[in-house]
Amino acid sequence: MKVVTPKEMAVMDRHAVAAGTPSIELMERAGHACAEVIKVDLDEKAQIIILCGPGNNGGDGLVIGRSLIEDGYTVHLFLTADREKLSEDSQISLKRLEDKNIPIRTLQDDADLEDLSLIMKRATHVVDAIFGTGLVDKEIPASYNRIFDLVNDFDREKIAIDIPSGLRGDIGLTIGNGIFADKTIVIQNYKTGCLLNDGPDYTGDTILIDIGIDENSIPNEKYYTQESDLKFPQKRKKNTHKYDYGSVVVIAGSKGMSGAGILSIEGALKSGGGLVTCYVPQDIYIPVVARAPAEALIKTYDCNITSDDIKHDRKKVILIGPGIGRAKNYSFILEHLLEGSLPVVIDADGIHHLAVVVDSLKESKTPVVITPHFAEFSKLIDVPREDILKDPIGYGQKFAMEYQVVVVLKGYRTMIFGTNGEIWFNSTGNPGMATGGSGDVLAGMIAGIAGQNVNLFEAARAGVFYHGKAGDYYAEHFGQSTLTAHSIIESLKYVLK
Ligand SMILES: NC(=O)C1=CN([C@@H]2O[C@H](COP(=O)(O)OP(=O)(O)OC[C@H]3O[C@@H](n4cnc5c(N)ncnc54)[C@H](O)[C@@H]3O)[C@@H](O)[C@H]2O)[C@@H](O)CC1
Ligand SMILES: [K+]
Repeated sequence: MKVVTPKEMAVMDRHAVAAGTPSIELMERAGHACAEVIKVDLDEKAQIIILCGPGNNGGDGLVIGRSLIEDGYTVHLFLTADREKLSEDSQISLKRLEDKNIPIRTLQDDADLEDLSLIMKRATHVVDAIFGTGLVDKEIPASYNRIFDLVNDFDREKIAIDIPSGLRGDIGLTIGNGIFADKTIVIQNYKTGCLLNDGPDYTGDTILIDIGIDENSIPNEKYYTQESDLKFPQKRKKNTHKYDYGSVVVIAGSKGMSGAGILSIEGALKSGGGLVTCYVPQDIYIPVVARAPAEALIKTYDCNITSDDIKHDRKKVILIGPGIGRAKNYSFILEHLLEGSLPVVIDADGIHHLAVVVDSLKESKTPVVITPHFAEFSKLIDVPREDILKDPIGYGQKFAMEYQVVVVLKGYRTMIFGTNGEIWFNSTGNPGMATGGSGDVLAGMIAGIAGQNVNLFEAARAGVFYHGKAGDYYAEHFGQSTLTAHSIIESLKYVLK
């Protein structure tokens, strides 16, 4: 399923209209489909306030109102703009309401706002159909901000249509303040703004509705990962042995951070890696051997280790970085590994050291994936974090294509950038997973999956998905507070089958 920017959504809308579906029909479909979702939670005592803005998002709200009223629900409809300012389709929707003698008020002055706030005291639901994907990046008038504040103070169900008002549909940042919805009914496709930055905090739970718009009228570029999209796990042959499933090398750990390698080893083993060898510095060899899973081999290395040293013994993929620290210079090792022919996963402090030799990525012939969070990515590409947040898709895509490296940009909805420009938004995971060691497990999983003859891009998509799904499994059963990196490892067996 594609993820779209508001501009792309507008292109898809126009194509649907050109292909023969009038835009008012699309509005009817959107409004009725939203009403069906809303009705699921309503009982006969429900009182629903619907706030309708000047554009087609407001028009959706008007259709929702008509649908709910026809079904006998108590609805209070408000326009936030003068009738003359409504879009063409909204004017039609308004007329359809008025033809049925359904009253609708306009919020014009303080007295109207006072009325709204009184009705809110007895209402059970507020529907936000003020602004949708047509919100433009300019200051929103103060009168709107007062409405947003009233809605945010409402302590019962707040439902946004398509995207919460005030939230930018492209980058998930607000213009001034915005409406914090409990639930957002997303029309046709996820907008990038639902998934980026503050988007998930404003949208709350999301429910996608289909109004029959074809997503093939825009280029194939951004997708939302579904489990059925993944090419992993693959069915295992019967005539097989452990070297068919991995032989992963993990270069990890340093004094004070010996646990990082262990978490990566476990991530690799629990995602099906057949054999894991962990190279650690001499000074942490004993504690790592004492705590590592019995299935893993632990070796020591020096700073001259190369991909060729590792390659004999049928190794298939190298992970470097978890817990290696910044004290020693790893850039030399990284250069060696990038000159070799084994795929390389670079994580955590490995990315810090990569910054020094970043151009070796361009010369490297071997597949590489890096797994930075935003701060690490900002240092690597030398662009302030705030600038990246305003255009994470652009920066991630540019780097992945220019340096021919798969980029896993970690966040609530991690993005995986392919070297061909493709972007996959992950659909699993929860804030409880923002915990120490979670990234070490993920890096281990990506390497573990890549070792099973899965290409690095696919391994990154699958690793991120199942890492998140394992975290979601734990959170569903035990909550987010006690979730640790080990909870992810332990939950993998329930979600990766
Ligand atoms: N064919 C279509 O285009 C469809 C559109 N749909 C709905 O229409 C929405 C998009 O409709 P529109 O493009 O009309 O846009 P919106 O309804 O999101 O907003 C546009 C209106 O808001 C005003 N506005 C924009 N930015 C502002 C700002 N910063 N401060 C104050 N006012 C501002 C504009 O002047 C305009 O009146 C979608 O989110 C969706 O809900 C659906 O009905 C399905 C079909
Ligand atoms: K809205």
